[in-house]
Amino acid sequence: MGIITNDRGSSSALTIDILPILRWQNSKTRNQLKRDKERLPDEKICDHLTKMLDTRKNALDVNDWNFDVFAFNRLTNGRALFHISLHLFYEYNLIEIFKLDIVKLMRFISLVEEGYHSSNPYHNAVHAADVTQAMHCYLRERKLDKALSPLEKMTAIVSAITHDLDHPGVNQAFLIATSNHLATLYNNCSVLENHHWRSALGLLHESGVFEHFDRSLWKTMEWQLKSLILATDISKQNGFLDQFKVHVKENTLNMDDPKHRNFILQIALKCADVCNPGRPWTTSKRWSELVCDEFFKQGDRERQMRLPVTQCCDRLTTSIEKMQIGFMNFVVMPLFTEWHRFHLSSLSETILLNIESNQKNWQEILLDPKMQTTKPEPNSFTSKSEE
Ligand SMILES: Nc1ncnc2c1ncn2[C@@H]1O[C@@H]2COP(=O)(O)O[C@H]2[C@H]1O
Ligand SMILES: [Zn+2]
Repeated sequence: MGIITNDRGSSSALTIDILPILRWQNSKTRNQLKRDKERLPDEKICDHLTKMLDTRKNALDVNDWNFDVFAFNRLTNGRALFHISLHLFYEYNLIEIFKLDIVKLMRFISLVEEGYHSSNPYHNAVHAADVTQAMHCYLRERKLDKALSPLEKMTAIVSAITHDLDHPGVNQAFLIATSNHLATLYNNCSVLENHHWRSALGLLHESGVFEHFDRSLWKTMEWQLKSLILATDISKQNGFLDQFKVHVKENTLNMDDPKHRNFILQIALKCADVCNPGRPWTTSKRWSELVCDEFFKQGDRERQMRLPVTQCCDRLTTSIEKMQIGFMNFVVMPLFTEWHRFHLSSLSETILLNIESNQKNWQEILLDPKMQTTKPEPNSFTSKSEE
C-alpha cells in the first residue's frame, strides 16, 4: 500500500508506492541516532532523540503536519505538487462529485506545475505543494470539515495549488520600481496576487477541466478563487487579522453563512501561505533559508540596477536570524494565535508550539556567533567597475 492513502486505507491508482523508501529512511534515522548518542553529552540525548523521532514520524504522510515536502519532492522526482494535488482530488472524492475528466484534470495540474519557476529559491512548485498540504490539514479540522461544501473544499485546494502561479521571484515593490508591465496592468495594486489568480483562471480555461460546469457553479467558483488568492497579499494582513480577532473574540463566525465560510477559507489560505515557521525545525529552517535566498537575490539585483535596496532584501545589513524572529513576532504568531483560539485543536496547538520552539532556536543561533549563517561574498554581485 502506498503512503498516500485515504482514511479508508485504499490508495489512489495514480499515486506512487514509496513505503520501501520510507522504511529505508527510518533505518537511516536509527543509525544516525545511534551515532548521535555516542557523540552527545548525556543530558542532551533524551531531548534530542525525542525531537528527532517526533519530526521524522509521519514525514511522508500527507495527512500529517510533520509531512516533509522536500523529501516527498525528491521521491517524486520533483513532482510533489502534481502528486499531492491529484491525490487530494481523489481523497475528497471531487472527481466523482464534479464529474471531472481525469485527463483534463491531470493536464490542469501539470500546467500549473510548469507555471511555477523552478529557478526561484522559494516561490516555486514546492512552496505551492507545501501550502496545498497545509490547506489539506486545515480542511480536516473539525469546524471546517463539517461545514464546508465539496465546491468550497475544491476551491480551497485549487487556490492553494495556484496561489503563487508564475511568481517572478521578486516582490511588488520591485515590479513597480522597474516599471514592469504587470505593475501597469494592475495599477500597482496587489500586482502579484492579481497576476496569480488571472494566470490560474487562464489555465482552468486552457485545460477545460471545469468547462462542463453550468454558469452559476462556474461563477461561484471563479469568485471564491479570486477572493482567496487576493487575500494572500501580505500587505493586507492587518485588515484580515483585525476582522478575524473580532469574530473570534465575539464568537460571531457563523459557519452556516457562505460569506463567513469564505472568510475563514481566506484566513486558512493565509495561514497555509505563512505556515513554514510552524513546521518542525528542520523543514522550517530550510524554508527560512530559501525565502531569504530569494529576498537577497532581489536585493542584489536592486544594487546592481542602482535602485534603493529593499531593507529585508539587503544581505549586507539583514541577518536570516533577525528576519525570522521579526517575521514570527509580527506576522506569524499573531495570526496563528487567533487560528488556535478559533479551532482549539491539537493541530493548531502543535503549530503554535513549533513557532515558539523555532523562534527560540533562531534566538539561540543569533546569540551564538559560531552557529550563525555565513554571509555570501558581497563582491559576487558587484559590477566590475565597483570592484
Ligand atoms: N520564513 C519566512 N520569513 C520571511 N518572510 C516569509 C517567510 N515565509 C513567508 N514569508 C513572506 O510571506 C509572504 C506570504 O506570501 P508569499 O508566499 O507571496 O510571499 C511570502 C514571503 O514574502
Ligand atoms: Zn505563497
